[in-house]
Amino acid sequence: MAEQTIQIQYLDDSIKRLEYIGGKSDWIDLAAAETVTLKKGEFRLIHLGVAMKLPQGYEAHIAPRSSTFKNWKILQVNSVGVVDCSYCGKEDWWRMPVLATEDVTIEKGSRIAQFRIMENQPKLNFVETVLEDKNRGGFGSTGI
Ligand SMILES: O=c1ccn([C@H]2C[C@H](O)[C@@H](COP(=O)(O)OP(=O)(O)OP(=O)(O)O)O2)c(=O)[nH]1
Repeated sequence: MAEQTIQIQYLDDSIKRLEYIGGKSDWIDLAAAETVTLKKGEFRLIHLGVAMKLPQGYEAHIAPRSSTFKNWKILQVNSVGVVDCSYCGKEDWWRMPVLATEDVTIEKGSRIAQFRIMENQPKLNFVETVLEDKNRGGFGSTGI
């Protein structure tokens, strides 16, 4: 598969450098850039310590790691973070919006999220119409 290069800026020297690890999963882990203490029910935009210029025609998707809730009892409130390629300024730091479901301290360096880049979708043109195909049904219509 073709390789891509990403220009990346780290908050400071203490931030662990990102690493692409092929094989198991090609999603790249992201870590909290600060130690954060949250009360149950508290919201915070956790600094992830990186800003990037994505390759032209790509965006990035940020998701929690599978173990994030188990370890820290936090939920990523936007479910999936979408970083568009215009978010590339020197202060455009990546953040993870989280809600604490319990009192918790997340230590700096904790790998709480992961991301991958995705190619932008093609330009979409919307043509208004009245649909005539048979209903499929949804929301559990095929049974359990
Ligand atoms: O989990 C996320 C989601 C987004 N962003 C950054 C990158 C993205 O390009 C920017 C804006 O995100 P989005 O467009 O989804 O947010 P919005 O609520 O529509 O805000 P805006 O008016 O700034 O576009 O915020 C993050 O750092 N983390």
